[in-house]
Amino acid sequence: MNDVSAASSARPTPMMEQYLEIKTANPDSLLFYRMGDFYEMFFADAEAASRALGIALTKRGKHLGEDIPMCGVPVDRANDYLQRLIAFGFRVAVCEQTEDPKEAKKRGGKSVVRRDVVRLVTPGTLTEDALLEPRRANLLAALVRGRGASGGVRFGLAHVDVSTGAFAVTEVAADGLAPALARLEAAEVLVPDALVEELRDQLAETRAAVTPAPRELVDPARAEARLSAHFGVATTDGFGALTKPELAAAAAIVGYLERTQLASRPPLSRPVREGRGEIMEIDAATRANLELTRRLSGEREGSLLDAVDRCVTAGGSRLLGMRIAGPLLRPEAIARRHDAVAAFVEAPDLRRAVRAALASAPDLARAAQRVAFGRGGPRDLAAIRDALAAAEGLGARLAALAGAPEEVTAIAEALASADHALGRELAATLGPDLPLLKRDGGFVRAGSDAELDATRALRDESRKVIAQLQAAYADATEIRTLRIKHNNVLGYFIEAPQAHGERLLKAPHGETFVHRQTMAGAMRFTTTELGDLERRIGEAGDAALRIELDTFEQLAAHVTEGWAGLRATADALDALDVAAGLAEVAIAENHVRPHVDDSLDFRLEGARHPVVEVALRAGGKPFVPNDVDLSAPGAEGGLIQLVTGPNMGGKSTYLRQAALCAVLAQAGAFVPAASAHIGAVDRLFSRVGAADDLARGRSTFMVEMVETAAILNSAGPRSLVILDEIGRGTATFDGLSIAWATIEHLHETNRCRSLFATHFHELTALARRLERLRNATVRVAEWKGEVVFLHEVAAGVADRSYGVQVAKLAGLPASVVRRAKAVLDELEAADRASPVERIIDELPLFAAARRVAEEGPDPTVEALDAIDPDALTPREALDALYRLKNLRGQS
Ligand SMILES: Nc1ncnc2c1ncn2[C@@H]1O[C@H](COP(=O)(O)OP(=O)(O)OP(=O)(O)O)[C@@H](O)[C@H]1O
Repeated sequence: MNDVSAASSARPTPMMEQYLEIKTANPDSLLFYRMGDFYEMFFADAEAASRALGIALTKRGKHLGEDIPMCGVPVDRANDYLQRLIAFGFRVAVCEQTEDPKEAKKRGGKSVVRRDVVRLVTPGTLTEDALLEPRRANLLAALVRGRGASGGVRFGLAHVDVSTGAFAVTEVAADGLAPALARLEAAEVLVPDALVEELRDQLAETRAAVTPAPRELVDPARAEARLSAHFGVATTDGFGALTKPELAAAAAIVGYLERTQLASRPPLSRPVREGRGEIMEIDAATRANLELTRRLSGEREGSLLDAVDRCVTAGGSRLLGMRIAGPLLRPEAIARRHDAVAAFVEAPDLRRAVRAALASAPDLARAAQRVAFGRGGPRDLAAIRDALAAAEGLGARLAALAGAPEEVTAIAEALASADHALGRELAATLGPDLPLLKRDGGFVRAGSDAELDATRALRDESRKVIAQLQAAYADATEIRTLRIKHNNVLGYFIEAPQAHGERLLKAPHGETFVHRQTMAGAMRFTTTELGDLERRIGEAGDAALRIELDTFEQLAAHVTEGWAGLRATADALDALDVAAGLAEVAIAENHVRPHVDDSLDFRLEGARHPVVEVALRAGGKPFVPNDVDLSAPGAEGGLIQLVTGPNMGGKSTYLRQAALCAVLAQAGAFVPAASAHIGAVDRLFSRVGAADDLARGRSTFMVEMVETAAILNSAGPRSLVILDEIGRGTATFDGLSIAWATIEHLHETNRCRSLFATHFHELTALARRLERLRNATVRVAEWKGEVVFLHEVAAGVADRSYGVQVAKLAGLPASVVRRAKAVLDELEAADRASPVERIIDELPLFAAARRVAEEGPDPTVEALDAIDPDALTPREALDALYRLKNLRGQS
């Protein structure tokens, strides 16, 4: 902000001086500067905020001879404005008055009230419900680069949901960073200053706001001390064996929260270590293409998550979202989740009862977090009370269950050991009608505190006395319309119509009634008696509020003490909601329990697309189920299914449903199929549909090639690859050649289970050469010259694409359709002398790929790739050089 720096030589008012000083210390944030009932913004902040929020820009005083632009938002509506500013990508520093203005006055007439920034509001540090989506976790992530045990580059990646306190860390290799970030969908990522430029591409794939972190924040040397201090432990050994990059990333989060949440610290769980290699790797493009947790257009509705989310609590939906975003790999862990879902599928009464009880449990995790964070209100306490009551009932119900599976038993135990004493204390203390803010009072139940009851009686008594006084004055003055009223300026006052009021100024009333104000048509007075009464009412009211606030603090202290236990209860409620919700959707949508193991099988019978099926049903149309079998016939690798068929036949749907079934199965859900056997997929890749990325200067075809390159370079034997119409974005022969070479590479090098849809019918000839390639086609029927899509996938080859028929269906002018048909006939006649048949027989099979597959990668190149020159000491660099020379000598 230039105005601020230029201001240092000027002589601003003392208040402006204070503002400029605070603003200079927070240059990256809009400064919400508290003045009375408003947060005011000045200079460039005011201009930016007024534009973003559509609020009036005004002026206040002058600075360097120029008007100071200003705009403000009322404190009680600040959350609405904050939410919009954060969505626009701003950070906001909230600056409060830290003393009573009366104190400032005591220091002298010109003294400015002390103010300080109490909190930096950033996308990753929100806790208020008004600022958050209830059913989506709001993560702050931090990454730190380091080296793993074997010397290669590793990234420590930590993430926390400040709104619940859930804190986790993991470590990923350099090529795992982008998929890991894509999985987290963090709202904000802390990235070391020095890496922001280098990681630009990986970071661009996340939707997160990138916050550059200074070196001091990500310094591994300070990590241990910072974490130990935060958690009040002597060493972090108790957190499990965290690696250096993991420690550094976790410490960066803690350090950042200390910097941004100045007035209070959010409680955090100890960082849980997410097992490396335990989560299916899915890159950002694949997530977006498959619309796992949101549509390409951004909304949740219409995504896979939305289709299977029958959770009745926000916490359950958040957990399900994380599970869909990060499916598991280990069959035993997956089976545990399936067992829990199965338990609720098999017990409909229990499922209904559990879901009904959960529906009355509010968002325990977020409410407890706000209270422990010092940002809670009476309604948060009530949420904790209600959630604990639900937990108690559910715990008892589940404990009575005989032969429950492991996950359900663990949930039952967690619920049984919930803090029921706290629940009862809250129930006994909180009243029925709760204000949003504790300062409004009235939330402590009558009868729970004798002193409070007595003080309230006094206050209410005084109110009765006011009514009596009004009657007495009306009698004495014979003014029937005399009233005792109250406003914030005068406090209590007596009001009489103008005509009668004049009488009160004179004897005999003039002695009693002291004139205060003359209004249009009315006069206002006070009396000594009324003044005394007012003081008594005020004192009783203040005293009652003080007692209520003390009670609140006491309850909040109990919540803080029991925070870890409340989190465990919340986790159990979430897991229960997910299991019962998935059972509900399994019954309603006819999903089946999949069998997931360590094989390389992939066999779905009667599989459906969970989103398209629901959409078709809404239009009264049935979905045609199809089988998929990509199981590896031997140790050589998985099958490639090459799907041809007409436009609109259902190829994309078929490809996607296979991928979605794998995601659902490994996330722990049942799948939309008649039966499913899936050898755990470790990486899922899809290149589906076309989208250009003009913001990053990539054309549609370029995006397609970049994504295909990523797949061919990284898919391994356990991967599942979905490729839809590769090569369609360029000239026919270029496209066909690329698709051809891609299939050969998948077959010979990646050897993974793959589905490949194409309109290049020439490719089907490859089945003669590639033993693990199978042709399949989506069937159509022709009826009275019209094409009828059967949506059935069967072994075989499509003879044509019916593109012209689909164009006709789409309403292309008849003349264009006729002409297209004529051109097509010509082209097809010319194509009969197609060179493809000859190529199939004569072109040597993808020789390079085969060699690499047989020999394995070059060890020298691998060793070279593992070296990170910036992270080596001179001594290590020399050693590395010798190692490379050695390897070269061996090869
Ligand atoms: N199994 C099915 N059962 C019923 N309807 C289906 C099925 N599969 C697809 N459809 C319907 O057909 C439409 C087109 O499907 P899809 O986009 O998968 O076709 P496509 O073969 O990939 O087409 P194109 O080659 O033009 O991209 C879908 O929107 C859906 O309404």
